[in-house]
Amino acid sequence: MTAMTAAEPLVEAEGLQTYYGRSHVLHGVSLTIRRGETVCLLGRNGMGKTTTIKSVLGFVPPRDGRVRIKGADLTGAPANRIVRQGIGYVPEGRGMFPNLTVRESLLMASRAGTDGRRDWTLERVLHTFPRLAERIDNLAGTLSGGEQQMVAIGRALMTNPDLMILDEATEGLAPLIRRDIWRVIRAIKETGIATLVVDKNVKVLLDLCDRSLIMVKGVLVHDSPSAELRARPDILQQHIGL
Ligand SMILES: Nc1ncnc2c1ncn2[C@@H]1O[C@H](COP(=O)(O)OP(=O)(O)OP(=O)(O)O)[C@@H](O)[C@H]1O
Repeated sequence: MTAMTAAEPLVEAEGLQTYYGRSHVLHGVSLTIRRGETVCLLGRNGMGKTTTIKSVLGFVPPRDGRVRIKGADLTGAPANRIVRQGIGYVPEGRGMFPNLTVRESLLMASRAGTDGRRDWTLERVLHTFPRLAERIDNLAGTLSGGEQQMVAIGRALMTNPDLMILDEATEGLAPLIRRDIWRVIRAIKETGIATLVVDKNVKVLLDLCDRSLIMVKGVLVHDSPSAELRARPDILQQHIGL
């Protein structure tokens, strides 16, 4: 067994069946994310990537299946309880409070990690995102899209997570800002925080992530080390259209 496969599972989802009303969206999704691992979830629009994240976190509870976080069965638990097990969630659309300043947005998220760690302080987040230091007293609602994304990532880091989940963190951003976001995600990876990333920039993800999953119509059809998927343009073409 390699060191990677021996690492503690942070998230174990098994057989998730998720619906929006009568619409059946996830058809038995199972996935594991281990400590320190960087995993990307690929797939065309509307395949169920966001729903997978929301089901794991309890925002859209699965109708069937199990969710374990660090070995504890939290199936059906409210989202705030699941996220408090060491998960920093950066949702699609960023979820800003427009009337809070950057400082307030970051400080209100501050808490120790599940093991008591307080590695990520306001100072460290501002050091990571110098642009935010310049905007510290501005209202979040007045920031550019890229700056808001930085606040969203910074806020998640302030919770001292073991796992960051980033849903479309670079969507709609200018190339330079995008590059900055990728730089930070790489830096996060290097600190040993596990990451689950959903993004349209497949090439960047395949370089960045240890493992790649592909989702097609609510089913995970591929799960391999990213290096293996990089060598399979046929699979990328078939499922993602690259
Ligand atoms: N709140 C909702 N109510 C009803 N249907 C929904 C809802 N959210 C998503 N869906 C449907 O569920 C399916 C999966 O959507 P989901 O957002 O999980 O896909 P995705 O892979 O994340 O795609 P995208 O990249 O476009 O966000 C889609 O058919 C979508 O239309």
